Amino acid sequence: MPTIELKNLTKTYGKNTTPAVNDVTITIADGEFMCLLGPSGCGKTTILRMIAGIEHASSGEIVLGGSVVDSVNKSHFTPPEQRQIGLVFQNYALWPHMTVERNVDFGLRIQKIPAEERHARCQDVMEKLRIAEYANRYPSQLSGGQQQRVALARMLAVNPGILLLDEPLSNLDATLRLEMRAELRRIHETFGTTIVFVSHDQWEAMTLANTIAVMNKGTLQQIGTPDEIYATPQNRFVAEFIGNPKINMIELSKATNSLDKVADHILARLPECAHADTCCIRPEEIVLSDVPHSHTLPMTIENIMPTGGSWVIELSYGSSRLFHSTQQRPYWRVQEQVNAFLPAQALHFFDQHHQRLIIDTPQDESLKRLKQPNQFGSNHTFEPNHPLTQPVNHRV
Ligand SMILES: Nc1ncnc2c1ncn2[C@@H]1O[C@H](COP(=O)(O)OP(=O)(O)OP(=O)(O)O)[C@@H](O)[C@H]1O
Repeated sequence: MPTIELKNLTKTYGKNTTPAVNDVTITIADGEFMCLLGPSGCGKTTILRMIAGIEHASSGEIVLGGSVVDSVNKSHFTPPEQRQIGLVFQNYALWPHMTVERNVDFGLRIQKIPAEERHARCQDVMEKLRIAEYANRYPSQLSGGQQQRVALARMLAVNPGILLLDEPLSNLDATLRLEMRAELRRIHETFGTTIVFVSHDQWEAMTLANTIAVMNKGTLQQIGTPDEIYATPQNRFVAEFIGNPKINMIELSKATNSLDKVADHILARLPECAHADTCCIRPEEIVLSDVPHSHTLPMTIENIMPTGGSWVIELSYGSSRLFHSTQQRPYWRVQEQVNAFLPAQALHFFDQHHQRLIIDTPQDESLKRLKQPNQFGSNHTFEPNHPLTQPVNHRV
């Protein structure tokens, strides 16, 4: 299977002044499942279309399996049909007048594969995608998920080295989406195809891909495993885009004489972060306790929102707001006072250009002394080997 190399890839449409894709360099390894993730209009589809050869790059280069397929400098452009790529769009457009088998067969006929081989390949791929029993049905006689599997089978039958998927699950309902995600993972394992998947849904990207490339306004923000992207966001955009509920963002630069008591607290506690512009903490990293401590903030519970197996708690301190999330049923009530602890090792810092700052904050040894009530209301002391007393692998 070919490696995909995008080198300083830029695309500006027509007379637009802002490029849709701006100087993007990504290498997608053989057999990788990569997700291009970002908000609407950030250039994800444009990248996919350039890899497929449906769009020409304005500058930069695309190399597939070591061969240049698009380069303005080298005046070279390989047409889509010679790139061995399967492309599945949101609206997967099956031929309505053809049976499932004829739809799956379609690409093989164009390639003039002999009938016997065609039939064997169709059977094989239809069985793997569990649609063989519908071989003689028409698309209108199938469910959305079954139609989507036919669209994928049609692509996989021609054995493409690369499968490009542009939000292929967005037309499906929640149950089918879940089913199809599992299906895609299975396809990836069974066929070993290099997959590039476009999504604006972080949950989908985190659960499916080996690697995520986060995009914003045509530029690549960060590339890494789902864990890396979540645990060490390289800039403020990535920190805020990934995570549900959203990361708590604390403006340190505006803290002086401000009403932001959380920012004041962090600056007083950790003077080494004075040059940081912003600081943030994931909701699940905040520790709540009944017992105050020199490093805790007295906060009021404003809201408790159940989210099905977990809870989001809105906390206030003056005009400052923080969101905490927990999988333990909270026993506090709205308007009750709690003590919030923000472990230093769970804080992320960014400079005025919104880039990650590495600040060597002292470990929160004192956390060991913090008493934390359990869900039954009795207190216990944090053990030194409790995950929250260990350094979190957040630093790059
Ligand atoms: N054919 C075109 N002509 C002019 N501008 C275009 C064209 N196609 C896309 N664009 C612009 O390029 C930018 C990137 O579009 P693109 O479709 O790649 O984004 P996207 O991240 O895939 O968005 P979405 O998630 O909404 O599909 C957008 O501002 C879009 O308006």
